[in-house]
Amino acid sequence: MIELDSVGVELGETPVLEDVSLDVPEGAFLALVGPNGAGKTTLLRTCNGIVSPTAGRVRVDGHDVTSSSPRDVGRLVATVPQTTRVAFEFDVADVVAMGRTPHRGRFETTDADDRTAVESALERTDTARFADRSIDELSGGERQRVVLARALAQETPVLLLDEPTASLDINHQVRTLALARELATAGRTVVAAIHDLDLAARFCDRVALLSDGSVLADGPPEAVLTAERLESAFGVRTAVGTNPVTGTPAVTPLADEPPGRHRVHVLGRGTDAARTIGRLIERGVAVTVGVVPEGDAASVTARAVAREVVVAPPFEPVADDRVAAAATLVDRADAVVVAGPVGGPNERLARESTQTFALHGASDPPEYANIVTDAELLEALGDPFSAERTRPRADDGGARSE
Ligand SMILES: Nc1ncnc2c1ncn2[C@@H]1O[C@H](COP(=O)(O)OP(=O)(O)OP(=O)(O)O)[C@@H](O)[C@H]1O
Repeated sequence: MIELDSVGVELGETPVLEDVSLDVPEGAFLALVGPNGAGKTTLLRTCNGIVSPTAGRVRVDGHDVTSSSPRDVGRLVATVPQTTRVAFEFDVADVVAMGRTPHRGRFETTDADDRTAVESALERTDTARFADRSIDELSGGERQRVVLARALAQETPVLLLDEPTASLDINHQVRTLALARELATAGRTVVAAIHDLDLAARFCDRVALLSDGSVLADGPPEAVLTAERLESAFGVRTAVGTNPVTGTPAVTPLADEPPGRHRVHVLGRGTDAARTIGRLIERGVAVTVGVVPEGDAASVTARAVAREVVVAPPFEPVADDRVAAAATLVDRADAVVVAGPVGGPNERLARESTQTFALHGASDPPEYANIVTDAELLEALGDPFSAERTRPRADDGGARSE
């Protein structure tokens, strides 16, 4: 297990980690996520004793790594660094065998345990077929797997991985993280710095979000990877949904909203409306939505990507305040697009709007809507920077440049 207690690190007088406390027990697979420069690599280097903390304490299986010998740390912690260049031309099998060094006395030769550990590590990382080749001849991704094999051969209770999937193809990304997960399940402690948030959420049982050298959040992936936290750490808006296959969080970073952007209000519900919202977002339109029933496909999509959404409980009359909130959004929009079934107050709002469109391909568009392609819609809305907008809008209080 790893215990970090109020750890602070300064590198060249620059504070890089500040008051970091983390407990990673046996059998846990923790992902370290966060923007470039957040301190993930430094945190891993603190766990393996390469970097000494200027404050606090780091213990691995109860040992203070800062005061332990490199050989003792080598029996406790194996690391796969971000850069996997090996200084000399070695055969792959020799590189992997280097992982056994902390287990051997200075003048001891390899024994059966060493050979078994090396063979197993080569197998598990799908590198056995390179065993006799020089490490220099391998591709970046192949070399990365060899360095993982070296760490596995080390047979330590703790495994630290710095961007273990960075240069791997999708097959080996999944295999590597599944292997790390398997090792954790078998009782090892695994910590990996990972940029791919979806993979982190899929394979790790815990995520620690680092920002500016501090832990912003630490917990199960679905609790940590929220749009608010991600925006605060990475400075980018994201849509956080659920991966339909794995059921784990799926994060989509969204482009910055340019000033003067078109704004469209979507009325309707169901998958038709959800798809329309997606199409408009793809076109760079700022979308508002509602009234949509809670739990409907359109409300789920809208919550993930729309600028504002008005929801109401399903199967009951829509309350007046909900209708009024949606009417305000319609007023602020350049146009209304209807998609999917539109009835009750939504139909009233759609009919009252001076510009009501349906996108080409929508099923059963109402007769009062102009059917247009995505491109025709944008053309109809006109130049967003022009004073001659197609439709006067109520003041939206936003930072629009008109
Ligand atoms: N030797 C050093 N001297 C001074 N500052 C350093 C040193 N090494 C790293 N830093 C700084 O410490 C901060 C954290 O770096 P670190 O490599 O830990 O970040 P990271 O989260 O792993 O980033 P990335 O995602 O880009 O790999 C950065 O601002 C970096 O510039």
